[in-house]
Amino acid sequence: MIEMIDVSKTYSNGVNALNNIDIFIEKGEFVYVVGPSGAGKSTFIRMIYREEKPSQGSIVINGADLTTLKEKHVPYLRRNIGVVFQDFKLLPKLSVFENVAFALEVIEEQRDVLRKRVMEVLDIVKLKNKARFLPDELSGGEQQRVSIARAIVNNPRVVIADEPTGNLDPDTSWEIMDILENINRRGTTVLMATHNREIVNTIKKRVIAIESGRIVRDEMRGDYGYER
Ligand SMILES: Nc1ncnc2c1ncn2[C@@H]1O[C@H](COP(=O)(O)OP(=O)(O)OP(=O)(O)O)[C@@H](O)[C@H]1O
Repeated sequence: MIEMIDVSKTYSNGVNALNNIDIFIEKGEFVYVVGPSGAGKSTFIRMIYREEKPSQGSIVINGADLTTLKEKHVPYLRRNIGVVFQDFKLLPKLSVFENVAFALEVIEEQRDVLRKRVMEVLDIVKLKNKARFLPDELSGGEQQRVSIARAIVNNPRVVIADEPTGNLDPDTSWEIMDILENINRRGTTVLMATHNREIVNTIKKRVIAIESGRIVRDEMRGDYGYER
């Protein structure tokens, strides 16, 4: 499902962000990516949705080899990967409904099909009643829930979240985790980079720890493992 073989990444400024990464993530897994600031977590995540290309090695996602994937096929890859960011990245002038609908790639562009699917995912994130609101009329947690709705609207096989609770208070962070777990229970693979020790130590999942661009630990039901 997600496989990296001997992957390294050196940025054009010479920074060596990842070294010789080998990883295999099965369909339906929930994986935390942890590690100190600057360890390479975001680089690892960005390579999966092809925001960055590896300098060496191969990456296979849902059967597609990203090293040989043609540019024109990147949109197909992205349709199967939903991405959630720490800072939400919503379009400020569009309503909640429109933010989600904007991401929906419908083949039959019937308005009622589109509306039904958008309302379905807004129901999953418990925001049906705020479909007409603008992002700045929502709390941080609600904005993050819109961004999760946007990430899952195309029914992706993988959801990647880079510090999804980074800007949220503890209670709201647990709500976001409930939603990500719910999405995972429906069969979607979830990969989440996080600095949230309490969440990792409470909701036990596979933990991949990265330090100085290398995987130093990969444990099922692992711990966060770093001191504050
Ligand atoms: N676009 C870029 N160009 C050059 N260097 C970069 C780029 N993005 C990240 N880096 C460098 O690569 C290294 C790994 O950064 P990365 O953002 O992957 O770490 P991280 O583990 O996600 O950190 P944090 O927890 O602070 O978000 C760092 O030294 C960083 O400065």
